[in-house]
Amino acid sequence: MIVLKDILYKVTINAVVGSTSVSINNIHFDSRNIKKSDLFVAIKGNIVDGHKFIEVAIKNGAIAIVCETLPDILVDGVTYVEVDNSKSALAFMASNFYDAPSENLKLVGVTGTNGKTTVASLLYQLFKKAGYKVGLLSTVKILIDNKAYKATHTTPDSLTINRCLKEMNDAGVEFCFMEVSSHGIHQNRIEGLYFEGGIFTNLSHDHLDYHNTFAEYRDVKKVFFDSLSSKAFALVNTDDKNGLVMLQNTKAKKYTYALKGYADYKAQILENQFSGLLLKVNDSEVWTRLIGNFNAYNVLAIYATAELLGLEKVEILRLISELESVSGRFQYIISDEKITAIVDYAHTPDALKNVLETINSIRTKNEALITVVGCGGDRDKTKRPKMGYIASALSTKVVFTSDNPRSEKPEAILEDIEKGVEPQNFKKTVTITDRKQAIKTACQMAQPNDIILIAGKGHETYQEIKGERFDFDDYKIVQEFLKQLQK
Ligand SMILES: CC(=O)N[C@H]1[C@@H](OP(=O)(O)OP(=O)(O)OC[C@H]2O[C@@H](n3ccc(=O)[nH]c3=O)[C@H](O)[C@@H]2O)O[C@H](CO)[C@@H](O)[C@@H]1O[C@H](C)C(=O)N[C@@H](C)C(=O)N[C@H](CCC(=O)O)C(=O)O
Ligand SMILES: Nc1ncnc2c1ncn2[C@@H]1O[C@H](COP(=O)(O)OP(=O)(O)OP(=O)(O)O)[C@@H](O)[C@H]1O
Ligand SMILES: N[C@H](CCC[C@H](N)C(=O)O)C(=O)O
Ligand SMILES: [Mg+2]
Repeated sequence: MIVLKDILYKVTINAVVGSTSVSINNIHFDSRNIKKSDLFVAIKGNIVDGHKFIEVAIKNGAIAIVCETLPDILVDGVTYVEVDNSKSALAFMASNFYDAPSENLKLVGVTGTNGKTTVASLLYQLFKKAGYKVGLLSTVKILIDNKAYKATHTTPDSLTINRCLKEMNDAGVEFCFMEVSSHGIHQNRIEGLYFEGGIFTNLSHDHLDYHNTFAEYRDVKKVFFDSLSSKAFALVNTDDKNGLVMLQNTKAKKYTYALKGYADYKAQILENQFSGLLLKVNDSEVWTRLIGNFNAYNVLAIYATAELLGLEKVEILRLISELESVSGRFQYIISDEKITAIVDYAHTPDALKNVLETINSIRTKNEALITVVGCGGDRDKTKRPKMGYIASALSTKVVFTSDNPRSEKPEAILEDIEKGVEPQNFKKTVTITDRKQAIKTACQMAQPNDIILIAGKGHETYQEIKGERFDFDDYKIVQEFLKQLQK
């Protein structure tokens, strides 16, 4: 139990009705989770207004309510706290409730359109290998040192973040790497956290359904850097034109990394093969099993971060050479017939382009590239023709198929994708709505030495159709079909 007034520290309060000396058992922002003596935070959501559930929350046992507008009828014995912004209040209260856990470890946030999971997960791996207890909050999973939890979001809600960080404190975790999504920043999920550093990977087209314009999307990302403290570091990729924009108003110590332009941390690709990359990082050579130009950026960001967090250069280089690829990120298998299948989470135009260009830079002319790709439903529709254009322009053959259609009609999503295909590429493409059939067809099309890319779902182990999640794992499915072909 904790007293209400003790968790209101840093919350901007407009009015209080009732006593702030009441004891609170737990905090929830969903009335369905409220139990006796809990605090309910009413949030104006994207779909419904949480203020509608204040009455239900009280029926379920809420002893206090934090809201932006006081209800007309106030219930005796319940304390009401009116705040400016419920989401922001929730974030501060969550941190107070769990004893400011971000201040008891070194928390580093990774933001950008692509590469967040890769960079955060590889930093987790590297620091584990260096002998530390480490935490990870990522799209793929949440790790409290060795203990794994399922992830539901890239950046969880502020209560979940602080609860996980508290568990990390209790487990003696020293470093935590977390993905910071634009939704996370915009919905105040990371407010009130103390970050030791922030990393910016890149910015390209995504989520324009949510953020309306690219400028708005960029400015939301920038808020993360604007909020860093003067003791923190801000590390940005300056080959991306928005890298320096992120640094414009930050108080943090500024560091840059780049492959092309001048920067504090520089890398050069010496060799780029299917077996990995040979890089020159500042003045030292390092070999990594990670594949593709874009991973040179990720490795460089990792190198710089590890150095900024105090690891020795020689040790960092040694550990980088031991890193293993992240689940569903350029994960590949080669069949006995020498067909290579790559499963990758490229679900944005830029990521798809990067992955296809990487494969094209490695394969020979005789090796065909067959791409299986789709786009998620209930997400940015303007991505669709762009991805259709890119897939068909950069592959030998393409099978368009469903990603997670969610509530949308799969055929309608596929029509949007097909609109981006240029006439000269029509004959390269075929559309098969059922993803399993699409993968099977790609396997049947493939000749020895060909490459199949299955893009968009990476590590995901489900497919969401009409609100229902079915078991689905691209990697397992392609592995199975390749095995069947051998028989
Ligand atoms: C669009 C979006 O981001 N929505 C998030 C948001 O939900 P919302 O605003 O829609 O909530 P709502 O349904 O309108 O409900 C409003 C409030 O009423 C409450 N409620 C509702 C019903 C009820 O009976 N009682 C009750 O109290 C809800 O708990 C909520 O507090 O706040 C919720 C709680 O934190 C999130 O779970 C939810 O994520 C949804 C599920 C989601 O799909 N989000 C995706 C888009 C997302 O966040 N993605 C990014 C990654 C993007 C990327 O970079 O690739 C991520 O960080 O994961
Ligand atoms: N630095 C990078 N630049 C561009 N593309 C990248 C980079 N790193 C990874 N990618 C591509 O983007 C895909 C997604 O990578 P990753 O999962 O690391 O990104 P993310 O930012 O975590 O994505 P999400 O927003 O879905 O969480 C990869 O599968 C790869 O195709
Ligand atoms: N974090 C991204 C992941 C997209 C992955 C793709 N498989 C899809 O379902 O659209 C999102 O929620 O938009
Ligand atoms: Mg991610």
